[in-house]
Amino acid sequence: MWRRVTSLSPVISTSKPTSLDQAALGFKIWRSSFSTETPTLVKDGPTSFKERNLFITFVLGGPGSGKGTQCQKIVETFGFKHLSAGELLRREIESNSEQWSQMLNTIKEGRIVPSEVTVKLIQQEMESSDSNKFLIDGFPRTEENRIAFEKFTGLEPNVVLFFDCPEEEMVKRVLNRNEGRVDDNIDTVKKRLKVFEILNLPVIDYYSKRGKLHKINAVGTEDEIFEKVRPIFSACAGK
Ligand SMILES: Nc1ncnc2c1ncn2[C@@H]1O[C@H](COP(=O)(O)OP(=O)(O)O)[C@@H](O)[C@H]1O
Ligand SMILES: O=c1ccn([C@@H]2O[C@H](COP(=O)(O)OP(=O)(O)O)[C@@H](O)[C@H]2O)c(=O)[nH]1
Ligand SMILES: [Mg+2]
Repeated sequence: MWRRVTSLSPVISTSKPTSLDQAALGFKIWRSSFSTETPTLVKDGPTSFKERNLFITFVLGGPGSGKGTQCQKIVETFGFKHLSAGELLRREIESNSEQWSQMLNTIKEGRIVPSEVTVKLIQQEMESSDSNKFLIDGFPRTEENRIAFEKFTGLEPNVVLFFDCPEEEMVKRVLNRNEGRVDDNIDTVKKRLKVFEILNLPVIDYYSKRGKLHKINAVGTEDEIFEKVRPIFSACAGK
């Protein structure tokens, strides 16, 4: 629906907008001005998530387990929109948003930012994207995150990936990451691993019990690991 309205916009934008065009620009009733079919009410603002028939994948795993790396391969191969919750938060911090100092300290301590902050950022990205397939990377990190996402978006994930990696391998990768992050140091990564174990594993357990979890051994080369990821989405693509 939303795409069809915008596909009409060249017609609207080339002629001097009449009151009917104004209404169409408001995306209230648009079809009656162009065809005899019954008018379709198009809601103001983005089509609701429910009507967009989205495909949601959560990508979970400890710090350095390879979530971002594998997300890039999934994007290149299957065309998802990649939303890294951590990247969205870092972008907010760089933009000096009013909560930035609070969030910066939370991240420096390896703790989890309040759910409504993260869910709002993810929701905004989904609303403004014309993709219907999302890889939500590094979220939800807690049961509270999970519940907040479902409450605010009305959505549940179709697939949950869990990259299972030994702690010593995760520490090694994070310390070699060289992205200049405030939380990629030995003290913070130890805290993040503790947070992962206490708060994120229950989320992984929740989705495992609901048959949505794909646990992938995250040791090996990036390509070897992706070859274990590929069949998951090839199967979905066929649907
Ligand atoms: N299979 C792998 N083997 C070795 N290093 C890896 C592998 N996958 C990712 N890395 C590297 O480890 C670091 C963490 O990977 P990343 O994808 O950022 O993990 P996460 O998003 O889970 O923290 C990056 O420097 C990345 O290049
Ligand atoms: O939903 C989220 C995702 C990330 N973070 C914070 O952002 C940091 C970095 O997250 P990211 O996923 O980028 O780290 P990675 O696992 O990729 O190293 C985490 O340690 C948390 O402090 C958060 O609070 N909520
Ligand atoms: Mg990451």
